[in-house]
Amino acid sequence: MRRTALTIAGSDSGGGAGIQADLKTFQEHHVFGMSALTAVTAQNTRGVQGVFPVEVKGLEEQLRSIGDDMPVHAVKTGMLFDADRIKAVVNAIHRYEWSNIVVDPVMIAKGGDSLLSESAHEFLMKNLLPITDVITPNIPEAEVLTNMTIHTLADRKEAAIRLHKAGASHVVIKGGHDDGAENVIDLLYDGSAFTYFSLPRIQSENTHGTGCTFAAALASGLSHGSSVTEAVKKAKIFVQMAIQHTVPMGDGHGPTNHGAVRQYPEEAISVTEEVKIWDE
Ligand SMILES: Nc1ncnc2c1ncn2[C@@H]1O[C@H](COP(=O)(O)OP(=O)(O)OP(=O)(O)O)[C@@H](O)[C@H]1O
Ligand SMILES: Cc1ncc(CO)c(N)n1
Repeated sequence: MRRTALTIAGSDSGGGAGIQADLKTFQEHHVFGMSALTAVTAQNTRGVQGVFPVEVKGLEEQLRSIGDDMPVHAVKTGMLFDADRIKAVVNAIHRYEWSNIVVDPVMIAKGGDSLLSESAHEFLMKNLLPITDVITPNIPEAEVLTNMTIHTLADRKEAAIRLHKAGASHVVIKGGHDDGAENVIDLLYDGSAFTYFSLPRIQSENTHGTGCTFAAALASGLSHGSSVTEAVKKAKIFVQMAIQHTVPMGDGHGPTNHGAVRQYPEEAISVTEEVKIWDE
């Protein structure tokens, strides 16, 4: 059967992040993509000009339409907007017994605009985390969710332990915000071992939507039946290639190139050889 994945996220009119990034990424992984919108954003490379939530009933109906009729092999959540919409998502996951749940706890867009109300943080921790297979916060998101500051890799390990204790089976704390570091290291914790995935940092302004792209690539891997470790590795390579071959556009943070692995297959092989992975 054709593998499928569902993104539950916001729309980015600029096409670099949100459901647009997710669907492009699913397609590149030969996964049939479906979507349930939580909100519409008016957005471009300069920032977010407006946020228009989809009414809760509208989100519930989208989830019902999909769940009643179509197979879902993986779910990726992005911008969830508030606690009411998270509740609709949690109910659907329970109702349809969906598995391979990847939660990208999107809070703030690159330009600083809020994509999740503050009052929803606790609800997410209490209700969504316990049914999450992989949560993929960036460093600021991990700080908010764990109520700690993160400077070092040891801090990141502590944050990962806290998020695992709160219920997520696997935690990936991404290193994109670890500015200045020569390599970008993503840290995976499965409750017993820490695995590090490292690739050289690419100096680029065009990193809009890297987090969405990473989580959607990871969900695609799980949809195909890969282990979490294998799916994280492939997602890291996919994003590296997407940033490397970004198509500059707009005045601000431009989008990445979701087709880069397909367009430059030989380079993808050498990036695969370049990834440094170690356990602790
Ligand atoms: N400059 C970079 N060079 C190489 N890899 C990067 C770079 N920036 C981010 N990444 C990779 O991209 C993925 C997303 O990381 P990041 O920490 O930027 O997420 P994010 O902040 O959630 O992204 P966004 O909010 O822009 O969608 C990770 O796998 C990270 O390793
Ligand atoms: C809709 C949407 N989701 C997620 C992000 C985070 O990159 C964004 N900028 N916009």
